[in-house]
Amino acid sequence: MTEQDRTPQPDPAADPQDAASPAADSHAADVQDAEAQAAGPGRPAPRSPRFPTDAELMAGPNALEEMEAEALDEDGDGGGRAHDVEDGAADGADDCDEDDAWEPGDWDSTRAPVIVPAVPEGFRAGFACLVGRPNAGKSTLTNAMVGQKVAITSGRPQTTRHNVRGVIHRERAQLVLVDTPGMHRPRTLLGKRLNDLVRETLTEVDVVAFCIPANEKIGPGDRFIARDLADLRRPVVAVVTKADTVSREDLAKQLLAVDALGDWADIVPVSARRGDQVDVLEEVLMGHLPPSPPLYPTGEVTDEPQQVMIGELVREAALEGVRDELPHSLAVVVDELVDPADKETAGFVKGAGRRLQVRVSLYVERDSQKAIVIGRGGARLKEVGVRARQGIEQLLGRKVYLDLHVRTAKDWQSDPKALSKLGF
Ligand SMILES: Nc1nc2c(ncn2[C@@H]2O[C@H](COP(=O)(O)OP(=O)(O)OP(=O)(O)O)[C@@H](O)[C@H]2O)c(=O)[nH]1
Repeated sequence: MTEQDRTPQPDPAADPQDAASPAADSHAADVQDAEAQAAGPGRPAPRSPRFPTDAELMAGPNALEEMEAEALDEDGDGGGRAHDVEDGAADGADDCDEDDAWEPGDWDSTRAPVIVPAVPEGFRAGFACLVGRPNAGKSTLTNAMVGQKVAITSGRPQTTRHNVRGVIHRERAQLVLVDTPGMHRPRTLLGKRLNDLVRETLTEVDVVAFCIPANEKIGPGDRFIARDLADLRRPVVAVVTKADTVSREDLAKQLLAVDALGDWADIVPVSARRGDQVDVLEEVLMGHLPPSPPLYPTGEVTDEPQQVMIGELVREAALEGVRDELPHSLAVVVDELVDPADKETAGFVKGAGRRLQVRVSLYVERDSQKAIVIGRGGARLKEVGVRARQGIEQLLGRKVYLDLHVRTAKDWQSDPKALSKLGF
């Protein structure tokens, strides 16, 4: 809503006396006389004074506030001026003194400034969420569309554990992509919470992009999600991801299979890795957005807090090369960021020069997993640290000292208390 929408503006085309201006009001008694004369025989008598309705009060500047208290009681009726004047305008407006008649511009001094946002007409903005089973390529596609890394990715399923927003800014539209955790049959409380998060997100966006990999047969996991989407009253675009991994014939077969899976607004094959058709998908999704001014400031590509992104970069580095259950058991918490350049902490920080000191805890579910993450003589953890540090330095644009600790939080994926401590 613009200021203009909120501020009632006088309509220069309308009869000035239609408005309850203070100037007009001071002549209510004259107008009433005029009404009595103009009514004549056989014509309905003028309406008796009454308090103005809400609609009438809202039709001009705050009429009651502007009225002088004594003017209100001048003829003992305690109100009803707005309507008296209105009737007068219909039948005998000329009886008002010329000097006091409303003139366009009379309200200039009380009018709020009109702020017209610099948004082209027809601008569209809104939210699209990417859903699909784990490992379908949602985060990679989000990054490719935004043109910058906003979500971590890995070859391990269920890498994404919270909604990650990436913003695409175009001249005539702004698309906010919401990368969601992979939907799956949950085996833990964490899995259930992640599914619930996706379901809730589905109801809050303007359009849904359902990601199905080109190189995997449509299975129960996809059908499970398709069923959920069928009940959604929102356009759903089916996206066949990883198109670069299959031949043209196999891609055509997958497109047909996806078509048979549900009722889609569109079906778009893409390869995030090669950048194929990413612009087409962007256009299709933007076509489903409502007219709206931009929702995010120009240039902002994500609203992920820096601390969260740092933790995610450490988790991404730690996921590399680990197998079996370990990726699911891994959680990362950024405990502390200490800046030696900050006067408040400068005295307490030892070593590491002027580098930003980042302290991070990696949680696993069992002590045996701790040994795997640390590796022989700490070799693996060192590798994780080097890889994560590079990403963090790139993100922050400054040198970083990264301090990693591995801890055990027994069966945290199924423990409500541990889950909330870890931010789920
Ligand atoms: N060849 C190819 N591989 C891709 C493409 N998109 C994603 N991948 C790979 O597929 C794997 C899973 O990708 P992600 O983007 O992490 O998948 P996701 O759907 O976000 O996974 P979850 O976080 O488990 O929900 C990674 O190894 C990616 O490199 C693509 O267009 N082509």
